[in-house]
Amino acid sequence: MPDRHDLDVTTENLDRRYLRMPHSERGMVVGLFGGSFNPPHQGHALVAEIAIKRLGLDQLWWMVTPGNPLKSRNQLAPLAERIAESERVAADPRIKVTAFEQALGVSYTANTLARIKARNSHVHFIWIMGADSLQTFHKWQKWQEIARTFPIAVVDRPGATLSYLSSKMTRTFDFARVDEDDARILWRKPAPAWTFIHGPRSGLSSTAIRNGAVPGAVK
Ligand SMILES: Nc1ncnc2c1ncn2[C@@H]1O[C@H](COP(=O)(O)OP(=O)(O)OP(=O)(O)O)[C@@H](O)[C@H]1O
Ligand SMILES: O=C(O)c1ccc[n+]([C@@H]2O[C@H](COP(=O)([O-])O)[C@@H](O)[C@H]2O)c1
Repeated sequence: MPDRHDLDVTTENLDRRYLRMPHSERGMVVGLFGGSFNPPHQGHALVAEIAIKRLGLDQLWWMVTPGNPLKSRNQLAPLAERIAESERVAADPRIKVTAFEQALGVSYTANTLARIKARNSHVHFIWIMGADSLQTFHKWQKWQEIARTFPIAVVDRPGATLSYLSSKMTRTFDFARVDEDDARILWRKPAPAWTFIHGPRSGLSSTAIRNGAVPGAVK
């Protein structure tokens, strides 16, 4: 069932292959990294690389959203542009840049995840997000259902390092925390299960790039 948030997004100039859900093989461990990527930057690439390495991912789906349901679309670049820039930033062949949420007509993550699970019953998925997203995760539609269905990996971000102490999600699912030393076996843990991964960090943000505050960044 489509949800109402994606109706006005144009797919003009968007290669059709980005509208299909990526292919994965039975038994694979696949990270799901959703974002506005408006624009994508090296901070996103760093999160993807950390996730691939620390979680032992076979693939990472870099899911360019038609539009975050909680964000205004005033400054949102066209999907085709965010996809093309994502391809430039995401160099690792295990990363699959996709916009299949647009084709499915969904933008709430709970809906996206239900569709992914229904089509890939023999694949192990992990939801990946930066530590700032953890702070507002409890505002997402059906957030508890998401946490009870998918393991979650949170990657540290400057300014949000302590989010795991204070967020509603981590307080609710305190009992389900997995030590980051065991991140590689997170996929085996029945949800709820989440881990917080520390490592190299990037202070980049799309907002700073859009505001022209990052020297050398195109925008
Ligand atoms: N520098 C970063 N370090 C860690 N995680 C990040 C970083 N930048 C973005 N993320 C994470 O990547 C995902 C997509 O983020 P998004 O596309 O909104 O980028 P952003 O830089 O936060 O954008 P904006 O400034 O427009 O809010 C989110 O889970 C976010 O937490
Ligand atoms: O489902 C929701 O209610 C929801 C609310 C806010 C954000 N999300 C998802 O979170 C991901 C990160 O969004 P963003 O804009 O912070 O890059 C992206 O996949 C969004 O669709 C999802």
